[in-house]
Amino acid sequence: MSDFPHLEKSKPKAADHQYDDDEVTTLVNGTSDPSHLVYIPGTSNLSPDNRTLVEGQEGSSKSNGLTVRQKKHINTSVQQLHYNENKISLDRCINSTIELLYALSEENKARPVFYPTEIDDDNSLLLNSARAHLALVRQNTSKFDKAKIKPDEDEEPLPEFKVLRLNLKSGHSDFDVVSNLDKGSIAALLEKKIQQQVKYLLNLKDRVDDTSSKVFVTGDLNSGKSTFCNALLRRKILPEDQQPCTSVFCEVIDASKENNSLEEVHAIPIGGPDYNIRDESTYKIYPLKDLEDLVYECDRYSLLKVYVLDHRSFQESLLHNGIIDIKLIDAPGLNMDSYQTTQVFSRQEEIDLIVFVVSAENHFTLSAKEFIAAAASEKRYVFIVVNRFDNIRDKEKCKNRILDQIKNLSPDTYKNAREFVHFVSASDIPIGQPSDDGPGGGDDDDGPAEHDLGHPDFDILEASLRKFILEKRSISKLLPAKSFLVNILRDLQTLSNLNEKIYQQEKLEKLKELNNRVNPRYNEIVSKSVKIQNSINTLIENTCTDIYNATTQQITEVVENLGEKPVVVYGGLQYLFEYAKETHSALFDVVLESVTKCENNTKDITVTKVDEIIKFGQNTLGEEFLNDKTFQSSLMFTRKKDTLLKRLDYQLDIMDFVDPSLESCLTFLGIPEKVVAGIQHQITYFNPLTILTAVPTNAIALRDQIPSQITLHTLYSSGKLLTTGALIHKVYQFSRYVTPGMLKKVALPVVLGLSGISIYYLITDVPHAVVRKQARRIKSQVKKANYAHLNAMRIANECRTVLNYPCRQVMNNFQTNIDKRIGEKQKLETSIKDAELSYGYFHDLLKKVEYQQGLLKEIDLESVHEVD
Ligand SMILES: Nc1nc2c(ncn2[C@@H]2O[C@H](COP(=O)(O)OP(=O)(O)OP(=O)(O)O)[C@@H](O)[C@H]2O)c(=O)[nH]1
Repeated sequence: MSDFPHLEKSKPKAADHQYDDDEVTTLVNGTSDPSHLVYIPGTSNLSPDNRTLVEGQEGSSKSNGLTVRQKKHINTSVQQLHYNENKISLDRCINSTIELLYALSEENKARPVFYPTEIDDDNSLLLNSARAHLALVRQNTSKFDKAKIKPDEDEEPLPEFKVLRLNLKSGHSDFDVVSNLDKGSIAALLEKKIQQQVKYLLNLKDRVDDTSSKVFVTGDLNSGKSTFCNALLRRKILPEDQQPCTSVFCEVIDASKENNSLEEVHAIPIGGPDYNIRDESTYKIYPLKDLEDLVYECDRYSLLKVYVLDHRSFQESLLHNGIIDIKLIDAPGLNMDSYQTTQVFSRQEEIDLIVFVVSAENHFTLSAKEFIAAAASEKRYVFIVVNRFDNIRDKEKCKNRILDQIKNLSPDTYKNAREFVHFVSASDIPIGQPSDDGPGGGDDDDGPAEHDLGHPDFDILEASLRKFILEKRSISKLLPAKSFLVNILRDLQTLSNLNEKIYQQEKLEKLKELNNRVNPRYNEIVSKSVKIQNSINTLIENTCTDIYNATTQQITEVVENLGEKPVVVYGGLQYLFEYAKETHSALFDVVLESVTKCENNTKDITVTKVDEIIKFGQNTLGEEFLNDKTFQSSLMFTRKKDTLLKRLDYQLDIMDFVDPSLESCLTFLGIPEKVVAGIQHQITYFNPLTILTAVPTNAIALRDQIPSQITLHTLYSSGKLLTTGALIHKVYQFSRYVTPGMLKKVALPVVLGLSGISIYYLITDVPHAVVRKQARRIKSQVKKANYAHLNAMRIANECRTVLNYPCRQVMNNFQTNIDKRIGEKQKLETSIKDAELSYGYFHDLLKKVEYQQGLLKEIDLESVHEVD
């Protein structure tokens, strides 16, 4: 586009100044040398552009080898091309931006986007401000995160959000709601905002794509509105009459666009349903020729849709211009009846321009003045066409008078009179004839050009009209779209920049946290847990082993010593049976007591060990250790425990009462117990079996044993042996005095005496015999039943079972702690992954946004491209 000759940005101030200082002279001079005006976007002004369209020459003049008409065609084409290019670029940019917003929305759902909010250190809250990045961290992150970004004094302030601005303040007060909003809530607000912007962009797209535009032609009665419309169409479509004739609004539409190229009139009845071209019940169809009559039917029809074909080129045709579907509305002349309706009609949104036709002969009527003043106050664009100028003899005087009137009615229009006020003679424009069946009246592409050469005023008017509509659409439709895109892309750029930085930083911080804090803590607790588990297991096993050994030893000892003393008081022979039973039971009790004693010992030990185990947990986990259970040792060994003894059979027989033995015999004979015990030891020592087993099995063992055998004890025992030998020798000497006769005499009394003594001995020994016998039986049964081992096992097992509880408690605490660390670790790992993904996403988004910004920058809606 830069090849085009010039882009004239007008100088409105200079132009304004010109009119202000010497309005009349300038205008009069201006009309003698008509120049083109350039509409200045954004200012609603048009300024002189003497090098454009007609060069201030007659329409047939040539410049640079081009006729004015050729230049006009080229300029029109250039403008349309430019407009179309811009429109397509904007359309694409809107589509791309919508895609970016959809993607942002998805991202925001997956991982909440950081949105900057700023909270001042005090109470004042500044949202979306330049220091937003700092606030972002303060607001959206944890204390840990907050510490990581510090305000950088030298940093460029961030641009404020324009489109993606979130209203985070509460409606009725300055109460700080941001501090109450978490990341999720802000993300939800942002999501809502994104959706709103997508909707707005879709509307913008519709507006950019919308090509419909209406030019509303109104004016005084009989001022030549219909003639003017026909002149624009170069066809006699609308009826013209010296008498006021148009009483119904006529909308002239390009039939090729909307009515399958059928030229006809759709008359919309008053009070009928809304017009729908596809629903014939909403209108009545008439041929074009009937328009002559239909325009009078103001009682029947509210609007006549007049579909016509225009076969001229798009540079020539107004209806069929290649970009915008312009519709011409011919309104009834203004009078008391039609004024209100016309006012309402002219305010329709699609009406881009009002053309007010005033008769040069009559100037402005009261209704006209009122209408123009109202339009001016509403800042609607009004072209004033002073028609029937051919009838004016003193044209300058007429112009001055009319411009004077306009100056009072609408100063803005007066200031831009070159563009907005045109003095023409519509009836001078050569036109074809109305036709029912096709393009009868229209000239072909080159036709009108030849006839049209002598009407520069009308050419200027047409060019201004077309250009104004095109530029106005650029201003009203494309410019807002561009501005919006610029803003939203800048916001997206800000957001991407910010998020890219935040997530990159967050990833690094979290990685650091994972490696420096969380992972070591996790590894430490796992290794501690293993160590503690081993320690507790060892403690339990050692304790149980000790208990087993102690219990076995104690029960064995008790059983071994069983029967050494009477356990029940002997009440005499008459209670012998009861004595035997009670002894049996008492002996059992002795054994049981030893078991109970062992159990009690075990309870005490268990209490200590439970405390030790709990301390393992407390010492390692500290406050994190939860001990919600209290150990009660009284609950140990409460189950039915010792059924073993009861299973040992007990059958009393007569032999249980007789148990003669040397020891008891000696005791019976009155030898003190200590001596008996010594004798018993001697007997046991010289027991042949004992001696035999004591003899070393081989000579070497014997030799080795000799020194150790010769002890004081041996010497002492040898002495006693000699004493016993002497005793036997005495008995042998004594036996020499015993003769058979003597034996016969003493035999019977001796036998009787000995028997009596024996019986007496046996009877007195009964209580001891019972104890000894039963003790022996119980011992043998207990040994056979492995009683000590089984009880020791039972007690140790119960201790193990009990100690396993605190062990489990400690290990559960460790597991909870490990789980907590795992959770922390996983959360951090997920955050790192998310931060990585978010960083990638925003990095990518930033690139895409910047690419779109580049494209958008190339869309130039401000410049006017024309052939010089
Ligand atoms: N001399 C001359 N006569 C014109 C011109 N324009 C229109 N007329 C005549 O003025 C008369 C009225 O023209 P119309 O176009 O019907 O006027 P109108 O404003 O549409 O009339 P209503 O809509 O009925 O108010 C017709 O006889 C036209 O021939 C012009 O520029 N010069």
